[in-house]
Amino acid sequence: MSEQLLKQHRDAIDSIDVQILNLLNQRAQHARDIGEIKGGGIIYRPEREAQVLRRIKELNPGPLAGESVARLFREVMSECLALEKPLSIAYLGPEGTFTQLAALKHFGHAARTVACGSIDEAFRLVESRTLDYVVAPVENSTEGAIGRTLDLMVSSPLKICGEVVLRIHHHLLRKDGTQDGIRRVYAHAQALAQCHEWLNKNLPASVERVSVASNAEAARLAAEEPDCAAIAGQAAAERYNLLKLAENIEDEPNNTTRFLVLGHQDVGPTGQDKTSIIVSAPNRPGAVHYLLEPLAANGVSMTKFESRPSRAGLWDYVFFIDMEGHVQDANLAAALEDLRQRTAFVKVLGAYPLAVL
Ligand SMILES: O=C(O)C(=O)C[C@]1(C(=O)O)C=C[C@@H](O)C=C1
Repeated sequence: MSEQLLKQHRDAIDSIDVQILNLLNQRAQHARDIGEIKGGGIIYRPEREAQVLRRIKELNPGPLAGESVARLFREVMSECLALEKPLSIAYLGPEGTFTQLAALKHFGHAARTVACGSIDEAFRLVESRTLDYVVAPVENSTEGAIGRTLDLMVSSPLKICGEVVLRIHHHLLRKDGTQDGIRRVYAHAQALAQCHEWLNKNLPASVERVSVASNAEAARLAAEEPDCAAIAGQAAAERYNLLKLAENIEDEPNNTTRFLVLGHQDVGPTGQDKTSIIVSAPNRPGAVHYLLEPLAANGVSMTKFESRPSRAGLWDYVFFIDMEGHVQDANLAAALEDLRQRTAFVKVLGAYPLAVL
């Protein structure tokens, strides 16, 4: 190793760090000035943030990976935004859940994440403007829709202003490092379902599987009960000081959860957007086809279609539809107009940028 060469590179890094530091603070000063122009109005601008992150990925010459530079700029913007006004984000707690991870992935670490006892409570705290935004899981690639989030969106005044996509890895965790003598495994019902095959193969049938409110709650219980284990993610393992008996035990290797970010604002178009709506339909032959005709006729692509029994009538259904594009796009606006002629209930849940990170 050439000491002299090493020193040259380190000197170069020292001088670049000073430049980065100065530029970061210049950037922060602009954000602070923008905050004053906004004058107490809406600070967080999801459309602008998506554009900044996409541009950084496009301009990135390497050798750093596009994802890596986007993550760095995510944190830079998070700190800049916090200078304007720190954001508070409601999520289903306790600390260490995948939803908290999703919130931090989307808003960066300068945001204050607030653990709530239920998804309902998280929605309520944002509806009452006690907190700024809520992050809630909406679908998992293995287990499908998160019914509670969908049901809350039917009547909530909140609007979707973003989405977060998170790869989900589950681990078998315990206070001590052996698989012997486990009496019970705690996990969220979704995690139990996502690791079902693995559990059947690797744990004796006598081990009780107990579903609890969240993965982090499972980890908390396993930390208190030495003869019990938990299925949870890395963050919960760290938070509750548990050891990993087995890693990545999810049955489906591409296990992914999609979360929604909801707040009080409408979000402008970015060119790569999604629009989510709810429509009602009577349970009669051809009803779904009739509802989807306007989308096909106007060239609107559907990315999700999910049905839930309506709370209003015994055999009626509501459909959750995600479409490519923004409500302000001419073809999507025309499709919505047509749809409104065909059914009594159409609710636009929000138009928002596709997840960048
Ligand atoms: O452009 C703005 O409106 C800003 O407030 C600046 C900034 C940024 O740091 O780039 C910060 C927060 C907003 O959510 C979007 C972007």
